[in-house]
Amino acid sequence: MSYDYRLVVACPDQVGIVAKVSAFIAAHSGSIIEASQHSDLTSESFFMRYEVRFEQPQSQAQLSEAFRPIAESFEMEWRWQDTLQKRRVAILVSRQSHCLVDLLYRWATNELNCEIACVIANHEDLRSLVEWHGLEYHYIPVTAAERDSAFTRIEQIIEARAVDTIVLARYMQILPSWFCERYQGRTINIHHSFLPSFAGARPYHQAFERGVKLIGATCHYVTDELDAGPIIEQDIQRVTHCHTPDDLVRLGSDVEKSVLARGVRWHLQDRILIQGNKTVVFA
Ligand SMILES: Nc1nc2c(c(=O)[nH]1)N[C@@H](CN(C=O)c1ccc(C(=O)N[C@@H](CCC(=O)O)C(=O)O)cc1)CN2
Repeated sequence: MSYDYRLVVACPDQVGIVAKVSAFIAAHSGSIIEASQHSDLTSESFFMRYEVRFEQPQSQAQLSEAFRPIAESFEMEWRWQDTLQKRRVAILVSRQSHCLVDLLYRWATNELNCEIACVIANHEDLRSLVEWHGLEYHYIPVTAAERDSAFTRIEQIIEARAVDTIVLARYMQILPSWFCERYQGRTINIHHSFLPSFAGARPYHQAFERGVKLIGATCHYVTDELDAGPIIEQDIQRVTHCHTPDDLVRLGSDVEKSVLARGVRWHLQDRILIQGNKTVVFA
């Protein structure tokens, strides 16, 4: 039972949605304390995110059952989410530590309102850092020949720890298609380029060879197609002819950290709605 819920809605656009939803909330003694909505005129789709405080504690099941007739009448994809229920996050890493360290700091200082269920890595390099934070560290090496068995082990850990969100913090292994499908819309990656430029491995070296004047980072949901999933957040950093590849790596790491942190925070707050291979972000 909770007083505070988020309502997230996506449906075909039509007259009367806001009126019906707000009347439902008022009839259940709720106050809308944050309201976001978007009508996509091209696809004729409607997106909504309300934060609601009820005068009496509600159960998610009862609230959902009462709302279901309205949802069905508008062909909604929808969810009432208990605002106080923390998401359970697994972070996947390889050898690069900067994004992991940044996420752990933001978690430890309560900026990221979640539980970190565990860290899963394909190298042992970051074990001491993770265990210093009192967190579980699972070393699961991945080879091309045994990729499926390695990710089956990862899946077992994720299910055993009731993980609902997976964050790839510079995890340098390609996830098998069955894994992407199973955790679609719940697996977030930080790619160290301004996609769609320089997808794949070693983007900073690709950027150096191309002589770009801007580098960047992209936070996106993971799909089977490499670095092509729905983009959540991006940012850039100006560079010049004076910068070496190592300079680009250094300058880019600051952008990666901030872009990933915003993407993860918005996901944890149910601020992201996926529309095909794009997102609507109520930041
Ligand atoms: N199915 C997906 N898997 C991953 C995605 C994705 O979008 N879909 N994003 C990548 C992240 N990534 C760049 O951001 C990336 C990681 C790894 C590789 C790669 O070629 N890896 C090699 C092994 C490299 C090594 O062992 O050091 C491989 O997996 O064979 C390219 C891009 C995360 N995974």
